[in-house]
Amino acid sequence: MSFLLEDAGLTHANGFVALSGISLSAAQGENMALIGPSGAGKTSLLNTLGSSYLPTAGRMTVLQQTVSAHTSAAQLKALRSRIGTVHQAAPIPLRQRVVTAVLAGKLGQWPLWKALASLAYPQDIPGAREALARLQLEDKLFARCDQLSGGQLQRVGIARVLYQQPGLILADEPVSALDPALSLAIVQLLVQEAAARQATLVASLHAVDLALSCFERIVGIRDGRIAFDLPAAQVTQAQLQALYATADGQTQPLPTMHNSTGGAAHAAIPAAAQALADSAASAMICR
Ligand SMILES: Nc1ncnc2c1ncn2[C@@H]1O[C@H](COP(=O)(O)OP(=O)(O)OP(=O)(O)O)[C@@H](O)[C@H]1O
Repeated sequence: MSFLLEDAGLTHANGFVALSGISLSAAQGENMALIGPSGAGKTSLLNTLGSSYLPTAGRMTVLQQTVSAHTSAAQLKALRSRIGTVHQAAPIPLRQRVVTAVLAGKLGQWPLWKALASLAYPQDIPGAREALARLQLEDKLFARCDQLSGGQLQRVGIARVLYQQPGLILADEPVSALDPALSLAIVQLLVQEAAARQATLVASLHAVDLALSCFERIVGIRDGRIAFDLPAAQVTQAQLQALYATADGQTQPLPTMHNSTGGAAHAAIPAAAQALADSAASAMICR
């Protein structure tokens, strides 16, 4: 078992209930996409799994570590070093060199002397170069992060996780800054990387077609709850429409790779993209 949440909930300090009644588990090596409208709770769920937020209700075990308010700081630190997180906006100091940003993936695994030394002089340049090459960013190895585009910076964040080789990869809108072709290629890379190393992959995605195409399992989140949890091929158009319906029940176009703009996109869907989202057969294009 990679993780197990039992009736878990998350209430923020201001009293807002972001998650409730979440029961979800994954076997080691499974991949799943979290989909749902903006504000549904996808990031909250990823942050909880990553133990940045501790569940305020229910029980949670991640990589054999029980996580609760009683878990010690040392245990949480050790757990976090085994989890790789891809953020929507990579939390990378902009003045840092790309090579240092990638090597930071292993800071939590290296002894303190090596981690400190690597900040002054990169300790594994070949390793960083190899990770960047997989994202077509090899030429940026010694560039400063503030010289990169938003999409390139997002790929540096992914290279960091590839370099880290964690047992659990949590990706929060990992391709939000990328064009559709690159989005597909990068999500494909993450899925293949996870499969090759038997790592578990949980990714939140706005583009429903990308989620259905690339992931074995789809978890629909709405209003902080799980609306459905199904193999990709079993998700129906009706379930998707209900997931993204407005508060007064109006259906609207599904967000896809071609119209997704960070969650607020509901422009007309190109016919081909809608066909992808509609078709269970689309579940094979990524594999
Ligand atoms: N630190 C916080 N304090 C209070 N409320 C929060 C906090 N973080 C998130 N929320 C609220 O929790 C809800 C879920 O937010 P979350 O970021 O998990 O949604 P999401 O599904 O990831 O949205 P998006 O697709 O727009 O990124 C939102 O209503 C948000 O305003």
